[in-house]
Amino acid sequence: MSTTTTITTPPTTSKLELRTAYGPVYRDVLNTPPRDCTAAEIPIIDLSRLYSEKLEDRKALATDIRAAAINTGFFYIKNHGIEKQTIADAKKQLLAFFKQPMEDKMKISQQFSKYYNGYKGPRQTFISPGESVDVKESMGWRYDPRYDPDTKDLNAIPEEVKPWIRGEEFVWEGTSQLPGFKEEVLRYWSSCLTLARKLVKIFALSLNIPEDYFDSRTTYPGADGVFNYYPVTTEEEKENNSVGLGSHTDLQLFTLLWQDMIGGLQVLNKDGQWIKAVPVEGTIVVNIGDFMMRLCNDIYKSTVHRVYNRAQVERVSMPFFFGLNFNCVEGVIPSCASEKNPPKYEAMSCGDWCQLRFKLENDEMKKRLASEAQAPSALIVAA
Ligand SMILES: O=C(O)CCC(=O)C(=O)O
Ligand SMILES: [Fe+2]
Repeated sequence: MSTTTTITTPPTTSKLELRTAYGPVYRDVLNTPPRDCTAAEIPIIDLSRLYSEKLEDRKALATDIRAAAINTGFFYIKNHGIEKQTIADAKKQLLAFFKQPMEDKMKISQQFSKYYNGYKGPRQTFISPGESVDVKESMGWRYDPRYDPDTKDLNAIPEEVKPWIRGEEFVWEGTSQLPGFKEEVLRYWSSCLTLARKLVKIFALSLNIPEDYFDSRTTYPGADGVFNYYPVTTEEEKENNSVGLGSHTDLQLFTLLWQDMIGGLQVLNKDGQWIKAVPVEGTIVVNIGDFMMRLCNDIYKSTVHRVYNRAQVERVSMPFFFGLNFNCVEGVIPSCASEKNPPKYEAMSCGDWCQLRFKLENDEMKKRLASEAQAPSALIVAA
């Protein structure tokens, strides 16, 4: 009689380098191909309870959100309250914008912006140092109290907030050729803002702090709208394993990410396995950002994600990044620290935090473009 022993070798891993404001950090990633997520990894959470009068309903929702935020840091929300039509109109405007000739898109080029508003062309960003440049195009607009749906007396904006207001009008001026653009895009943005202000209360409950803890901290919040356009990947880009958007974490408290039904979003789970956040009709993806992770002393995860469009068609997404008032200096929330788990982070303003990384990404891209520009002449010298 013979016996056979099966030797199973554990899957190998690679190091993934991530760019952070404090220098590079590394994550171990399994060299196994991405697979679809399970319902336990990225759950679908019903937000109807967000609108309930009963505190216990809102607390039950907070419990579900806490579990998801601790586990993968990603979840889908359904019954979120943003009208289908509002989303459809925004998507229509997104396509109208990106389908314009390049010279029209360049009217709102980010190079005209003081604060990272406007259009960035394909292969003009480079979010992940170990991956390709980002193939996507994007256009973004930032918080402007004039468009905030919560009634505001513009004359009452506190002096310390003013330098942190990041909205710039050239984005709307340079898109005025597109009928309904400003109105429909801002309708979508304001719906996201209203939803985010409700959701942040549930996050407060989930952290065992008063439900209104973030209210005064989100009166002039980080509220960045972005449209992403991922063209069909060319054969050459496929061979080079080009990413639509490289591996990164988001910066603020959380992101409301509407994605179309094409697929391509991948999330790095706890085990270092890439999982696909498969599109679910009628839902919005929510993911935790770095600033939330800081406030929570790492209890909640700001999870690494990236996008590969390998479909035969274009893909689009509309993230909305929500954070505290940019002037708001905030350290670890006391309920998230203890003697056993002392605060890991210094207090810092959400604005400084974002600024540091935006600048870093921009500088790295400039360096890369400069070295690419030098390469041919270097070759000639060598010849
Ligand atoms: O397009 C997506 O699904 C993700 C976009 C994203 O992660 C981002 O813009 O930060
Ligand atoms: Fe992201």
